[in-house]
Amino acid sequence: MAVFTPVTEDDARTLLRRYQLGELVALRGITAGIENTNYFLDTTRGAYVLTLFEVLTGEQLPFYIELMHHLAGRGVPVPEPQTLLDGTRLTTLNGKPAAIVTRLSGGYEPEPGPAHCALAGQTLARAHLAARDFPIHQPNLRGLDWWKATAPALTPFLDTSQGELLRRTLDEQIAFATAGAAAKLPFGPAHCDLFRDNVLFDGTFESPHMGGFIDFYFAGCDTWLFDVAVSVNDWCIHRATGAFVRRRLEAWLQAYHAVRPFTEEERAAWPVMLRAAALRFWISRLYDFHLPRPAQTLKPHDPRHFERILRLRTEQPAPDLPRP
Ligand SMILES: Nc1ncnc2c1ncn2[C@@H]1O[C@H](COP(=O)(O)OP(=O)(O)OP(=O)(O)O)[C@@H](O)[C@H]1O
Ligand SMILES: N[C@@H](CCO)C(=O)O
Repeated sequence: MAVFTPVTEDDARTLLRRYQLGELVALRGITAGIENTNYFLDTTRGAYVLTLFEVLTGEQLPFYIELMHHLAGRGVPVPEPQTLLDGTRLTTLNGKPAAIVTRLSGGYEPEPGPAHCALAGQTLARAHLAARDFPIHQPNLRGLDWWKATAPALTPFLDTSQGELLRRTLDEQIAFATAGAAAKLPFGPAHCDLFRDNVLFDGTFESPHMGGFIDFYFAGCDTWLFDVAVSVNDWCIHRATGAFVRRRLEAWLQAYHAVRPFTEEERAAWPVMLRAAALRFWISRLYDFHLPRPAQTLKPHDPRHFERILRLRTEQPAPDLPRP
């Protein structure tokens, strides 16, 4: 369960004195998630989520918290970080950096249909555009530099074919990043982890409403196309095989394109970017599986899922991005 650092009701009462959020009503640990400690925190003023950051540092966190603040202020549905009496939006609790954000309504959809995909795509495009003037720059900390630094530690755990796939894909990404085409792609703050479990929906299955995006703690400045590729590699696939489900993929991409049209450069980069997005999660899952951090007691995600997706994105032609 994702409570690495316990918080008592007394801790929460003391914490709430630093905010104007009323009195504690209820505090409940959240079992989902593998990165942070999360609690549902109900007060006399509203419903919130308390997060204690287990890995991210005080230097890295303002990017995520202020990005959510920026997006919420522009009407993008994301948790809104709450401001302390001292005017900041980050504090510490039990030795960990901590923040309180609004609790969004709804739940995630494990088997999304085209309507869910369209809402997710449309909202991601709105988020990209809304973040264009966000003033803080922080790279995607799980980007190419991290892949390069992490790959050598993984090779002892890979067989020959896996090692070859990792090396070949990484070489392709390094060549792409240095060739200059990457610099022409639209770029800015990106979520970088917009899997289906990070989007909440209200309404019914047939007629869903967007609740909002959560879990911005892998966000960073990156190409918007990478963000799209990460998303569709999760939203628009048959889970068992990783193959795209056409109706979902078309709904997702068309809805994004209707808000923020894809460029010619993005069309050309799409196959490489789908592989980049698969590689990113293959590497992080291999890392968590074989080299878990000491306090991590959770079942890690299956790395073979993203190995399958990467092989498919390497062997099969990529579906086209929508045209104007
Ligand atoms: N602002 C929010 N509003 C509503 N529910 C939330 C909110 N933040 C988190 N949750 C709930 O808590 C769960 C865990 O949160 P989150 O995904 O941010 O955790 P994490 O440890 O960072 O996870 P991950 O493993 O996805 O990186 C979510 O699946 C969701 O149910
Ligand atoms: N979305 C990531 C987990 C980190 O949020 C994965 O499925 O590997």
